[in-house]
Amino acid sequence: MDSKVGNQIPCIDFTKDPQNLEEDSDGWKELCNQVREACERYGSFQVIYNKIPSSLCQNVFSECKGLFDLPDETKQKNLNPKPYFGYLGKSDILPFYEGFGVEDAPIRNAVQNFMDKMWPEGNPNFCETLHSISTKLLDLELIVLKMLCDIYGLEKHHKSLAESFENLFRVMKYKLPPQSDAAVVLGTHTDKGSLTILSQDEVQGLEVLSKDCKWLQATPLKGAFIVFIGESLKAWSNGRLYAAKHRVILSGDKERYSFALFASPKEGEVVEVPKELVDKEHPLLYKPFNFMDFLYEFFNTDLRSNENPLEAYAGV
Ligand SMILES: O=C(O)CCC(=O)C(=O)O
Ligand SMILES: [Fe+2]
Repeated sequence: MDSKVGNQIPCIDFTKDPQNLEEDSDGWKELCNQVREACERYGSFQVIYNKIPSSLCQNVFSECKGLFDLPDETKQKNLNPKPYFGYLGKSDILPFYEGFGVEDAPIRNAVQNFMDKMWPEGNPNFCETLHSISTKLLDLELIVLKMLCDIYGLEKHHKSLAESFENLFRVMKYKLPPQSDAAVVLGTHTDKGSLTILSQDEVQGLEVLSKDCKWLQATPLKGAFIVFIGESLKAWSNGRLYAAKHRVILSGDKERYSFALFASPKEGEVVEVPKELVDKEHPLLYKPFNFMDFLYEFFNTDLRSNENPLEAYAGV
């Protein structure tokens, strides 16, 4: 079944029947099939999911807006040597983008430390909201990961795979470029980590490139989150999963906000294809590689301009 409609990325409804999220129910198997098709063909999908209330997402957007108004020297306290993990703003490469990163945000202390740097006088509402959304996004991430493991008969890998990830919360703001009908405010890229779970406000702009090179829309839907497969999970799946290129274009008169939980292999973790996913029909496509080394190589060398950085870096 193809759940893609027109020029939209596929949309999968996790809320039709609460039993569908019970593993081994018929509904679970049907959802697994839909997730498989979406992730193998499009590398992304929208998921309707009601265990994260829209009111919480609204609170995240309103609590986070204050971050962007902080003085520059405060924002700089969120710098991080790991590329794209910390504050990024006023960059020549991304002039209309600003974003903050909170590593390990599902752990309360990590959010507290971030808050102490941004608001030394305290901001308990922010702390509570950010911790709450991060744990709930993590729950959704783990459901999707469980489905992907089940699909390939790798149920027993779910726990260790999940434990090999770290979870980075990011909140992003896209400013309107001056005098422009439509401008790319975040350039075409693939996510380099494992799984991304993203929430966008009501401003349209996220586009996903299909395998036949058409730009599909990810139109904001109430109660929906966007899932992206990253390059590292593509490698883990021995190329079965697809890491889709995507970008953000702004065309109206409103700035845009989004936030996401980015799961990626922890520092020191090696991405390796499980032996169950290699056979005569599926020869090994990727050598084991250290994720952080790949990330630094990507951002610090001309690997960045390679059309297929994963293949160039780790291809057999
Ligand atoms: O803001 C968005 O909608 C997309 C963000 C994104 O693709 C990223 O940060 O990797
Ligand atoms: Fe992305």
